[in-house]
Amino acid sequence: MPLPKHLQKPEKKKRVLANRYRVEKRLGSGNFGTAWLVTDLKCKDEKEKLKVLKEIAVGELQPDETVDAVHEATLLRKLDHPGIVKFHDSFLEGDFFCIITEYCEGGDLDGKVAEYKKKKTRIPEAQVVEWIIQLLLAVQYMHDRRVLHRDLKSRNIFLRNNRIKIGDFGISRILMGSTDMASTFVGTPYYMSPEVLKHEGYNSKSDVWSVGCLLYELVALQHAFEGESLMGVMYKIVESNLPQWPSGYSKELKAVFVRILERDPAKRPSASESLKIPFIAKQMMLIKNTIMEKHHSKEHKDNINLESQQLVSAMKGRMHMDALKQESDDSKWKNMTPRERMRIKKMQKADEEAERLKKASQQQLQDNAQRYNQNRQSMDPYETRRLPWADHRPTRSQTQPKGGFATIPVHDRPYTAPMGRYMPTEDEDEEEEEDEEENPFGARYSQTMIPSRQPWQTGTLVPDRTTLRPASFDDRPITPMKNTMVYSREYSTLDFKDGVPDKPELAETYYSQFEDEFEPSEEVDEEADRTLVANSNMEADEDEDEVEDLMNCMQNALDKSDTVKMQTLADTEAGAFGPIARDTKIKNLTAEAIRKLGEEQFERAHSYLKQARFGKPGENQAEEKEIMRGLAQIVESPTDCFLVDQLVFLEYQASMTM
Ligand SMILES: Nc1ncnc2c1ncn2[C@@H]1O[C@H](COP(=O)(O)OP(=O)(O)OP(=O)(O)O)[C@@H](O)[C@H]1O
Repeated sequence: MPLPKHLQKPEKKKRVLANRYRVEKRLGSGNFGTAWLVTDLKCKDEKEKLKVLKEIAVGELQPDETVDAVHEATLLRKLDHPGIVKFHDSFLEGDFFCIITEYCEGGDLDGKVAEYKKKKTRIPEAQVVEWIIQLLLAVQYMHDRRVLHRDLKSRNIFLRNNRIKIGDFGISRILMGSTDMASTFVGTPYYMSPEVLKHEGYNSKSDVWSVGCLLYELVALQHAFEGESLMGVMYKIVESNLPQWPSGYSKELKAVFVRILERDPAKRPSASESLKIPFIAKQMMLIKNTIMEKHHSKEHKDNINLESQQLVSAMKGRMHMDALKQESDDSKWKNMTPRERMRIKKMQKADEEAERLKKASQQQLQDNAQRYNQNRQSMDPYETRRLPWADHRPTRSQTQPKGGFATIPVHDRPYTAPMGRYMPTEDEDEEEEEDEEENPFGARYSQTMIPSRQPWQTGTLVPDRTTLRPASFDDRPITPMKNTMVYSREYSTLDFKDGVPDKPELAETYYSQFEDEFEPSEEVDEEADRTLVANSNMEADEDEDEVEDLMNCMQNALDKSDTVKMQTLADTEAGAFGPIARDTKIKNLTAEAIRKLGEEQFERAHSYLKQARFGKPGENQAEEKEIMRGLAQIVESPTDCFLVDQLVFLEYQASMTM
């Protein structure tokens, strides 16, 4: 049982940044700061409300560097691709540079790989191929815009609706500054290309190398290059053979992997060229076609659903209006929307008109009957007695409709008569014909008065013959009444109720007659507009737009005949690992290593590795083993010193720059 309100712990007030982003929970911390899940209070679209806020301590950031970061962020906001985490906003809040990005509910690829590893199952090849294609498309997009990622790794690749999105684009770039650093060591070494490790500079092909490493990670559920230490990993990347391809994946996919992990960047394909590798291009075509088929069949289904929804809602609307009409007393009238009031008025107007028509035609019938009687009195009594239908009684009363009027043509003149009286069957017709033969007056009647059976007069519904009169009895033309409609068979009396069409679509036509008499007020117009906007918002499916974008990207990649030029100078100049990023990384690495090893062991490992590594570039494997043996003598678990190794390397790079 929940505690009474006064005993409940008061809810902690949530932090709101920039008057707009309410912090919901911490997602985790990385090299550049902390990521938070936030609610965008100003976002109207429910699906987009949740976003990610990255809080990066800027500490000693120089004023001109802050300007650079803001400028960089503005440029990054322009990157718009289904495969790239959308960059929404950036601002300074106290000592923090904050970045707002799209939220990917599927987490990162690192987590996905861990999930499969835990389940001891493989990621299906089709899924791997799909993700790699999406990844290459996104990389191609940014390379075309001369933007490098520089830190592609499974922790930076996110999943939203099971589709790949590259994240942290530019966060490293924002923090890079313009330092011309020979080495461009940014992140985890696992995805670093040989040219970067050999200090030959970072270019667009270095990002492609990282994609190759990611491909391997997806099939093998482990890094392509693993080692006991940073140097071990680096050595494998630069020197050793490619890792063993796991069984269960095609040799075509292996060929793609081998092609991408070409050590020489000049020979390595660009993202655009990778998408052209026949196996990838073929798969891309298949994926595109499948999406298109799904899309089309969904569209088809949606159309059918929409039609039935429209029908149902029209019927519901009709029922609702009927109910309102019946209960429209004063208080309810006040509570109705202007649109409802307008429709009620229209319905009442239409019903009044139907009632007027009914009365008018009844009056006319009475007049006709009167005139007929008067004429009959002046006729030969014998002939009158022989009138064929004078005493005819309907035998199929169940076929009589409830009411309504129809105008039927009699000698090209419309004649209004109550509908749905009984019509004799074929046998009865024959009987009547016999009578007619006996009686020439009856035959004359049949020729002059009874309209021949019209195509729409199927079944037994025809005007009551007893109410018709011989044209010769009264030559006054019967003028069609105003607003009287000549219905086709489709508009049968079965469709009418209380003089108003029962089918919503017929009712619409029926009411439309009175439309002119009811100019909708501005109030009503406004309401109609509001309804439209609300509907269009509901229908806007951002996800579908993304699928379509993705399809277009695939088509473009397939169509693209020119290969992307090698990006060298501009790319290398695009930025290096700047002081802010490096300092933050050093700080975070130190904290993480101390947490893992404890302060004492950390200090020992740090000074040992600094000593062992410094001044000894290009360690070979034997030396590496020696270092590890040395480490084993001073710490409990030498493999845990991997972070310290990274730290030492980073400090060394920093000292080189200075
Ligand atoms: N756009 C996002 N959508 C969903 N989760 C995210 C998003 N961005 C980051 N995260 C999650 O937040 C946590 C911290 O992410 P962050 O990018 O700050 O660090 P990292 O990726 O773990 O490390 P690094 O700094 O090396 O990139 C991670 O668990 C990550 O999966």
